[in-house]
Amino acid sequence: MMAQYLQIKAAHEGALLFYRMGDFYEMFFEDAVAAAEALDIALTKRGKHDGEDIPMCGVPVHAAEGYLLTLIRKGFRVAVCEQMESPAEAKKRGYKAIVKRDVVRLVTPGTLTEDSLLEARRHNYLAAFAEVRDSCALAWVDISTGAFHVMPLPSVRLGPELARLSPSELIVSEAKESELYELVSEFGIALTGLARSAFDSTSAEKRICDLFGIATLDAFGSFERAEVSAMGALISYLEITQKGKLPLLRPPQKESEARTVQIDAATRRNLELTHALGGGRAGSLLGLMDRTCTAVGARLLERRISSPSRVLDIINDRLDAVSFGFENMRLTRDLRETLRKIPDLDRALSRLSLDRGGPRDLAAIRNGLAEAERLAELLGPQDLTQLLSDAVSDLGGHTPLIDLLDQALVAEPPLLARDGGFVAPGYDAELDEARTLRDEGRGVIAGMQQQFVSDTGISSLKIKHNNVLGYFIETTATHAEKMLSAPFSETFIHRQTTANQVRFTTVELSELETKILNAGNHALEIEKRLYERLKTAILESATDIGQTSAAIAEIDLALSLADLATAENWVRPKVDQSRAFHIEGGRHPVVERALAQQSGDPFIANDCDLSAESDAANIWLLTGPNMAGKSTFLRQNALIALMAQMGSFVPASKAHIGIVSQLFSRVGASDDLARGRSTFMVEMVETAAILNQADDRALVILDEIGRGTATYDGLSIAWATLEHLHDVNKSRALFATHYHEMTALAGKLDGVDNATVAVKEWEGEVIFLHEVRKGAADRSYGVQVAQLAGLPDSVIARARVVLDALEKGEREGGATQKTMIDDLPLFSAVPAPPPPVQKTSQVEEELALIIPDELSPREALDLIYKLKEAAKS
Ligand SMILES: Nc1ncnc2c1ncn2[C@@H]1O[C@H](COP(=O)(O)OP(=O)(O)OP(=O)(O)O)[C@@H](O)[C@H]1O
Repeated sequence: MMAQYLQIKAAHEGALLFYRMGDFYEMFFEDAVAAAEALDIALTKRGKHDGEDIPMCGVPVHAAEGYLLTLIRKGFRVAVCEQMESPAEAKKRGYKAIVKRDVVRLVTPGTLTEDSLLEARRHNYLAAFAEVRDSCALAWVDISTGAFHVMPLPSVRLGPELARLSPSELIVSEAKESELYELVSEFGIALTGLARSAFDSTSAEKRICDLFGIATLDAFGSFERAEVSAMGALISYLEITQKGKLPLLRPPQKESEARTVQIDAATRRNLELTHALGGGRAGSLLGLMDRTCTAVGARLLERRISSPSRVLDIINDRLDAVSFGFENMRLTRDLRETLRKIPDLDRALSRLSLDRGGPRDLAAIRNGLAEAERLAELLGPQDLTQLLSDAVSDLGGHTPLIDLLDQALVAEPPLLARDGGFVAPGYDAELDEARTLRDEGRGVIAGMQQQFVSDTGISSLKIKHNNVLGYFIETTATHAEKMLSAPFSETFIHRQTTANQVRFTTVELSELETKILNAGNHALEIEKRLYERLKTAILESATDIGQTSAAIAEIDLALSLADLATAENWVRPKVDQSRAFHIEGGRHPVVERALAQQSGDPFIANDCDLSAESDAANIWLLTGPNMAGKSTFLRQNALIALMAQMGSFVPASKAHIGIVSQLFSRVGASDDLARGRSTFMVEMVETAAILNQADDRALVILDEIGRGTATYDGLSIAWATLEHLHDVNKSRALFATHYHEMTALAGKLDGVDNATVAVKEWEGEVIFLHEVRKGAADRSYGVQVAQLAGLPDSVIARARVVLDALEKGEREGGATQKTMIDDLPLFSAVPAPPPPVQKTSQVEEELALIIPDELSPREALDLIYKLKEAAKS
C-alpha cells in the first residue's frame, strides 16, 4: 500500500495527498505533519518506512469539506485520492491485491465548487495571465458559475485588474512566476506556475474549440494570440485539477478596458469599494448597497461596483431599470418576495456538470425555474424598460423541464443521491415496486404466512428470519411428518431439523427473500439511474438556464437598487457626455449610515460643482480644520460618480455627471512596510501614478498631498501637483490641504476655486458644522482637535504658546522666524500643570464599603436610592 501511496504522491508534488482508506482520508509523512498542524488534529504513526516511523493523520470523509476549507484558506492545495473499487472487487483479483486508487481532483483556491467552500455572494475567480511576444492578456473563469472572460492587458495594468477582479488564484508561466510573485502576493492571491506548453497558443486554440465543440474560435469573435494563450492555459489547468472532467463554461466574453471606469488598486482601497479598510465587507460601499435577494444578484452587484461603465447607453439602460422599480414600489416588493425564493442556479448547474451535485441541486433548478416563470408572469403585463424586457424574455421557456422535475422529485430531497429517497412516489412503477417490497417486506411475509397456515391447516406455522438461513418456515416437530410427505413436500423444501422444530422454505419464499433483500439496493439503483436521467435533461438546457439565471441577476439588482434608493432617499443622476460634475445635497452613504446607527446625528449634505468647459480643468481647493469633514466630502463625490456610472441612484438631492473615464484617489496615508516603502514614498508613488495617467475625463481626489514630509517640501510638492493637474491633466479634481498658502492659486489659475468646511468657535472650542462653502479657511484648529482627542492639558497649553509664537513670527516675516523659535519661552515660562490626580467620588467610596452578601433586599434597595441621590450632588 505504501508503494501505491508513494507513487501517487510523487505524481502530485506540491499538494497534500488526501489518501482514501475506508471512511477516512489519511495523510502520511510530511503531509501528515503539515496537515496536523494546520488543522490542529492528532498526529499519529503507522508502520515504518526505511526503518523510521511513518507520521500519519486523518480526517473522516463525511467531515472532509470543513477540513479542506481550512487547508485551502491556509494556502495548501489538496489532491483528493479516492478508492476506485471496493475491497471485495480488489480481492477478486487476488488475495493480496491492493484496492485501486487514483486522484480524482486537485482542490486549489481557484477551483472550488462546493457551497460550503465558497462565499455565496462572491465570485471565485481563477485567472491566467499570458504573454505572447509583446502583447499580454488576462483570462478568468469562475468554475462555480461558468463565467468566462478575457481581455488584452498590458502588463503594467495587471495590478489594477487584479485589484478589480480579486481572483483567488492566478496562473502564469513558470518563467514569470518569480517576477510576478511580489505583485500577486500583495493582493493575497495564490500564484500557480504552469509549464510553458500550457500557454502555447496553437494548442490552446484547439483546446478551446474542443471544450465548446466548435470548429473555429471565430465563432466567439476575434481574439489576440495572447488572449488565446491565456484562455488555453486556464482550460489546461482545469483539465489537470478536475482530472479531465471539465466544468460547464459559458463561451468566453471579451472585455475591454475602454468600456469601464479605470480605477487603480490604491483608489479601490481608499474608497473602500468592496472591502472596508479593516478588511471585511461591512463598512464598504458593497456592504451598504447590497440589498439583493439572490446570490446571483449579489455577485452581479459586486461586479458592477468593481467595474462601473463608461458607455452612456449601458448606464442609462441600467438607470431606467432602477427607475422602473423605484416608480413601482408595490410591484417591486412583490417581485422581491419571489426573488427571495430563488436558489443559486449557476452554482447548482456547475456542481451537476462536474458530478459533484446531488438531488438538492436538481430541486434547486426546479424551484428556481418555477419562480422565474412567476417573475415573468408578474413583469409580463408591465410597460417595461429595455433591460427589463430583455431579461423577462430570458426567464421562461422551461415548462417541460419544470414539469419533469416536478413529477420526478419529492418536495424537499436529501443532499446526497447515495441514500436515495428523492424520487417522488408514483413517478416510476419499478421504483415504487422496489420500495414497496423493501418497506412493506414484513407485511408481504405476514400475508404469505397467513396463506401457508390456511394451506397446511397448521395454525402454529411461522415464517421467521435469522442470519444463517435468511427467511424460513418453521413448524413444531409434531408436524414434521405431515410437512415432509405429499402433497406438502412438493411445495415445502426441508432446510433444517432441530430438537423441537422443523424448518422449510419454498421457491416463492426464497424468491421473495431475494427480492426483499435486493429491493433496497434495487431501489437505490433505480434512483441513481433516474438521477442521471434528470441531470442529463438539465444539462441539455444548461445554456438556457444560464441565461435565465443572468436575467434573474439583472432583475434582482435593478429592484434592489430601487429599494435602496427608496429607503435611503437617493435620486436618479443625470449622466451624459458633457464635462459636468454638479452635485446638490450630496452625502457619503457609508458615513451617513454610520452616523445614524451610532449617534443618530444627521449627515450634513453638501454641494459640489466641478463642471468644466470642454478641455479645461475645474478644481476645488478645499481647506478647513481637521475633523471638519474634508476627506468625507472628497470621498462622497468620488463615490457618487462611481455609483451613477454603475447604474445606481445616488445619495444626493440632484446630480449631473458627465462621463468619468478614470477615477483616482489619494486619500490618507498608509505605510507599505512589507514592500519597503515609507508613508511618504507610498504617497508619492500614488501621486505620480495619477499625474502620469489622468486625462481630461478623469475625476481626481487628492487629500493632503505632501503632508508626510517637511512643511516647505510638502507645500512645494502640493503646489506643483495642483498646477500640473490644472495645466496638463486638465482633470476635474478635489484637492484638500492644510497648506493655506495654496489658496492664492485660485486667483492665478482659471479653473481653481477655493472651498472650505465651516466651523464655529464658541468659548474657545470648535464646533464642526460640516458645511462646505466657497472661500478659504483661515486656520486649521489642530490644537483644538488635539484637545478633543484627549491630549494632556499641559501639552495643549504648551502647543498654544508655540503656535502663537510661530504665527507671530510668520506675520513678522519668515526671516525672523528662527529668532522667534529661539526666543520661545521655555517650559519654565508656562509651568506644566501637575498631572490630574484621580479623585474618588463619594459614590465610589460608598460602593467600596458595601458587602453585597450581607445586605437584605430591602437594604439593597435603600442603598440604591442613596447612591442615586449622592450621584446627583
Ligand atoms: N457632512 C457631514 N455631516 C456630518 N458629519 C460629518 C460630515 N462629514 C464628516 N463628518 C464627521 O466628521 C468626521 C471627520 O471627517 P473627515 O475625516 O472627513 O475630516 P477631515 O476634515 O478630513 O479631517 P482631517 O483633516 O483631520 O483628516 C467623520 O468621521 C464624520 O463622523
